[in-house]
Amino acid sequence: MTQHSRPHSGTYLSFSQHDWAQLRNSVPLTLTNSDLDDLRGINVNVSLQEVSDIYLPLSRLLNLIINSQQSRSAVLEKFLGNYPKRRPYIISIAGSVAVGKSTTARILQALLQRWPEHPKVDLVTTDGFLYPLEELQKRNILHRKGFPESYDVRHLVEFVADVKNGKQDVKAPIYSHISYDRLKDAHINVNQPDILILEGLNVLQTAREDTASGHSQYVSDYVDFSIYVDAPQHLLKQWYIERFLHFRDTAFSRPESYFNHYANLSDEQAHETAGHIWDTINGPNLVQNILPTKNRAALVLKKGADHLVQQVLLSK
Ligand SMILES: Nc1ncnc2c1ncn2[C@@H]1O[C@H](COP(=O)(O)OP(=O)(O)O)[C@@H](O)[C@H]1O
Ligand SMILES: CC(C)(COP(=O)(O)O)[C@@H](O)C(=O)NCCC(=O)O
Repeated sequence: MTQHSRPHSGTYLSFSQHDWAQLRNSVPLTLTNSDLDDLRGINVNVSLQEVSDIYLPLSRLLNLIINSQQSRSAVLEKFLGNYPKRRPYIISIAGSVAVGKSTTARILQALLQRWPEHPKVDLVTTDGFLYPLEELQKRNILHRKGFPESYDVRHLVEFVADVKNGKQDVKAPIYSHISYDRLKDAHINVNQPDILILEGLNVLQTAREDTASGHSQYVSDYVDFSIYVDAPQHLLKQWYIERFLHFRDTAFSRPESYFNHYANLSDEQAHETAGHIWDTINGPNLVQNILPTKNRAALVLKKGADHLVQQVLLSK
C-alpha cells in the first residue's frame, strides 16, 4: 500500500489489485448460487473472480462506513430526543461513457442489498435527467449530449435532495438507449431506500459558472460516498466501439430504435461511425468535463484491459 497525493483534499491510499483482493478474506458473506445467477444476469462478461477480488471487499468497506453513519445518527437522535428518522445513504458512481459505470452500479447494488443492515438498495442513472430529445434539438445541442448543458441539473438536484430528506415515492425519469430519449410514460419510484446508488457522467460535477439558472446546490451536497471508475482513454474508445457493434446487432435492429439506420452498417463502417462519435462527442466530454472531477472522488477504481481493476485509490 502506498500513498498518492490528492490535489484538493488530502491523500489517497493506493492498493494494487493483489493487496485489495486480500481484504476479501475478512468478508463474512460469500456468494451464494442465487447471487451468482443475479451477477451473471447483470453482464455475462463480468468475471466472477473480479467480483470476489474487487467488489466484495468494496461492499464490505461500504457496509462498515454505512453502519458507522447509522450508529452516529442513532446517537444524535437519542441525544436530541427525536424519533429516529433514517436518511438514505447515497453513493455516486462517476466516470466516462463506456467505462462500466452502470455495470459497476448493478454489481454493487446486488452485493450491498445482501447486508441485513441495508437490504433496500435503489439504483438511478442520471441519463434520465438529460433534457428530452425535442428539447435538445430545440436548443441545438443534440451533438452535446452528455455535456453539462444537456442535463436538467435543477431537476436532478431536486430529486436527490428529496430522496435524501426521506420523502416518499420520489420519481426519477428513465432514459432509453433505444429511443435515444427519455421515456414518456415510465419512471423509477424511489421510496425511502436504505441506500441510493446514483450513477452518471456528471455526479461529481458542480454547477457551471456560465449558468443563467442560478442553482447553487450540487448533487455532491447530498452524496455520502463517491466512486470514480477510471480507465486509459484508448481502452474507453475501444469499449465504446465494441458496445456500439453489440448494439448494432441487437438494439439498433429494433424498428423503434433511433439508430435503426445503423443496423445495416458493415463492421468497418460501424467501427468508423462509433470512432467518429467518440472523437467528436464522448472523448472531448471526458477530457473537458469528466476527468477533471476525478480527484473529488472518495474512491477510484482504475481499470486496465478486459475491465479488470488494477489499482484502487481510497481517500484517507
Ligand atoms: N466489469 C466488466 N467486465 C466486463 N465487461 C464490462 C464490465 N463493465 C462493463 N463492461 C462492458 O463495457 C461496456 C460499457 O459498460 P457500461 O456499464 O454500459 O458503461 P457505462 O454505464 O459507463 O456507459 C459494455 O459493453 C459492458 O458490457
Ligand atoms: C446518454 C449518454 C450521455 C450517457 O452515457 P452512459 O450512461 O452510457 O455513460 C451517452 O450514452 C450518449 O448518448 N452520448 C452521446 C453520444 C453517443 O451517442 O454516444
